[in-house]
Amino acid sequence: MSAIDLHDPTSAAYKKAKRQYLNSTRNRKNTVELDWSPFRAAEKRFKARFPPPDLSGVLDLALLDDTRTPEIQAGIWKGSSDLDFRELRLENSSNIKAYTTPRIPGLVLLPGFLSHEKQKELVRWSLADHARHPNETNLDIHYTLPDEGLWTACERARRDPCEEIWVQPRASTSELQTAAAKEAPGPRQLVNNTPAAPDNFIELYNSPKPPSSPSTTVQPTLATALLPKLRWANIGWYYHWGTKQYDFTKGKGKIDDVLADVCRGAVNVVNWNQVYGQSDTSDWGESGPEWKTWDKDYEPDAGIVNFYQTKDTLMAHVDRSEVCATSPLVSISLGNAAVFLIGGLTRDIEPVPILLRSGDVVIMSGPECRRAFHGVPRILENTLPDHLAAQLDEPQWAHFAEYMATTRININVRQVFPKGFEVPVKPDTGL
Ligand SMILES: O=C(O)CCC(=O)C(=O)O
Ligand SMILES: [Fe+2]
Repeated sequence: MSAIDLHDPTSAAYKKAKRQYLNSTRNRKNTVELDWSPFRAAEKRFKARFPPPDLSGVLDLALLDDTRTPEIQAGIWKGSSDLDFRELRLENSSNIKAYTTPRIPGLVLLPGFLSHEKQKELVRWSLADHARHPNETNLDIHYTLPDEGLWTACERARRDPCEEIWVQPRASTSELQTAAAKEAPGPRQLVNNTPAAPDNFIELYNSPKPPSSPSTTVQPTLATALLPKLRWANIGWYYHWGTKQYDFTKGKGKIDDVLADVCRGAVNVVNWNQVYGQSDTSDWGESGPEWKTWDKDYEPDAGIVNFYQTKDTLMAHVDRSEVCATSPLVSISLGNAAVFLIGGLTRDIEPVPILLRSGDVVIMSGPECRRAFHGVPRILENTLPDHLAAQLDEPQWAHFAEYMATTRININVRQVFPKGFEVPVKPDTGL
């Protein structure tokens, strides 16, 4: 059944899905919905498989760009450009456009910021170069991944099925036989954490961050069966998922130069005075904003690569583990499109839905936006643009194209420390 059928109320697929939907919701009490916060209600709306969500209230800035018409027409999902947004004037760039939306001060949208070639480069980097040792992925918690990286192992198996390998669970055989499962691999868990700040840094640094226990129920698994379960790979400073804090004792992973350049390029293309104008900046705290030096102060040092399959979602959350709250977060979308929701400081604020397509960059800056609840309730199936699909003249791309057909990659890049902040060598002895 294709997604197209589900948009046609006369099709057999639509009628069948409707029957299933009515059966499954027959006993649901209407009062359940009354308890949902506006953010939760929006998540539910966009998550729904039936009826397919209405995207007419979703901001889709690609509609303003004629060069993206084929990309939009190839997929069945389309938002609207008839919503509240403002274009920023950019000084040094001819074909890049930047937009803000008045509802979320500090949010800057750069649709189509990345060229087709750059998108491919970052897809290759995410899968082949980055999602492997020494960078942590969700799968490392439970499996001993091959040294060459899961992607390379799968690529060999794809060329020659005899080369397929089994990936072994990390828990020892005796543990596997005796213990019960504590944790399943995969989606990110919601944990309430203390917002990081320069004055509680020592406390956070010293708080215990026990390693996650490997699952004792996972079985040896074929590398190619494990690949769709890849959910995230860490960038830069190591993030500890159990406490939702960075584990500075592990040192700092390297930030890829190409990625850092893309992020700096996105931050520097924006005229920040225009974003904030004469607005009140008292909420920024001591460290910002310093308009004149903003571009020099921005230095990405951490992040995450998110890998979403079409049924995956990311629940409403706030990224507040970074000591530096004023430095912007730069978010890059690749592959299938998604509905991104961004609201305010609580879930009670109605979020703005934005359609993010491959090559779009989002900058979350300033106290209101940087600490705003946001999430991804929907990956829009069958929206892989043609330039990321298989190319006759580029056989090396075929494996990437196959994986990307059902995938969205988001590279979410942050700055943990404000410029000039000294990371103490032995924080437990005091500063
Ligand atoms: O996938 C996205 O667009 C957002 C990801 C995100 O919010 C995060 O990684 O914290
Ligand atoms: Fe986030």
